[in-house]
Amino acid sequence: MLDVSQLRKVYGPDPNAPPAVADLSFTVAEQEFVCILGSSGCGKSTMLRCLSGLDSPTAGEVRLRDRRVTKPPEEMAFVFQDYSRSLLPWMKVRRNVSFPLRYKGVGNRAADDATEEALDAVGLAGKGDLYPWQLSGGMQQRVAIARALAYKPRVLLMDEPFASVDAQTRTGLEDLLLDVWQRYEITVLFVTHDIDEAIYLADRVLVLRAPAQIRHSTTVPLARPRDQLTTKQQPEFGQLRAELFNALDAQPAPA
Ligand SMILES: Nc1ncnc2c1ncn2[C@@H]1O[C@H](COP(=O)(O)OP(=O)(O)OP(=O)(O)O)[C@@H](O)[C@H]1O
Repeated sequence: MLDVSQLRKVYGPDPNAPPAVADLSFTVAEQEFVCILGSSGCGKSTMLRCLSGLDSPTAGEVRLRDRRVTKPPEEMAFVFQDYSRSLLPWMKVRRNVSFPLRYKGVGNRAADDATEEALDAVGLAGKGDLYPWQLSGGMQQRVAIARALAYKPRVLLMDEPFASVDAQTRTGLEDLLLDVWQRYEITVLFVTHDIDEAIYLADRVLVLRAPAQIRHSTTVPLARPRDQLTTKQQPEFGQLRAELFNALDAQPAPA
């Protein structure tokens, strides 16, 4: 459903400058959960911005359901790491979740229903009248996820969405995400620095090297539903951790 072909991104006016993304190709299937691992600065965020249509590639193309992506597609939503910058502090939680729906042209009644359903899905039913700053960091990130879900995307792009929350909140958000991914039947592309998180969530893990190119790809054979304790105790989990650690460790540090 998502086809990335020979994607290349060079920042600035000089096309011969070192690329942030170079000749990157991969595909993501309908309802697949793909995690992307890669060292800092290897071009993961640049890649996501090109995939989302927020930035344009220097060469190559991205196709979503066989249509070339040239601007943010309506069926795509994003969740970024820094919820404090993605939520609007002067809007109550309910408005924060619903305002993209108004832009999409969804009627008031349908937008209200979608907002309440999404808040409920992330365990924030009844919190709609609070402001983001009245919530904990993990709850704010759940508001950002609710906003993406209310939008009813076919594809969800996530850029280190749980990096700024504590470990316990993080595992809760991982399980929440797996639950809504299955319930809403969406396709997820999830960037993380955390090997265990990638294995726990994904159907497939891609390891990038700088400039963003696929260094390693592995399918995760672990059964679903996954469980934070038993899944991580399986021998296959440990084997995958070693395999991915080696794939990441073998990379030269970015210049
Ligand atoms: N707007 C920009 N203008 C110029 N160069 C940029 C810009 N954004 C990113 N870069 C450069 O592109 C390269 C890739 O950056 P990018 O943020 O995509 O990496 P990343 O893998 O997401 O990093 P991290 O894991 O640290 O968030 C880096 O060398 C970075 O300095």
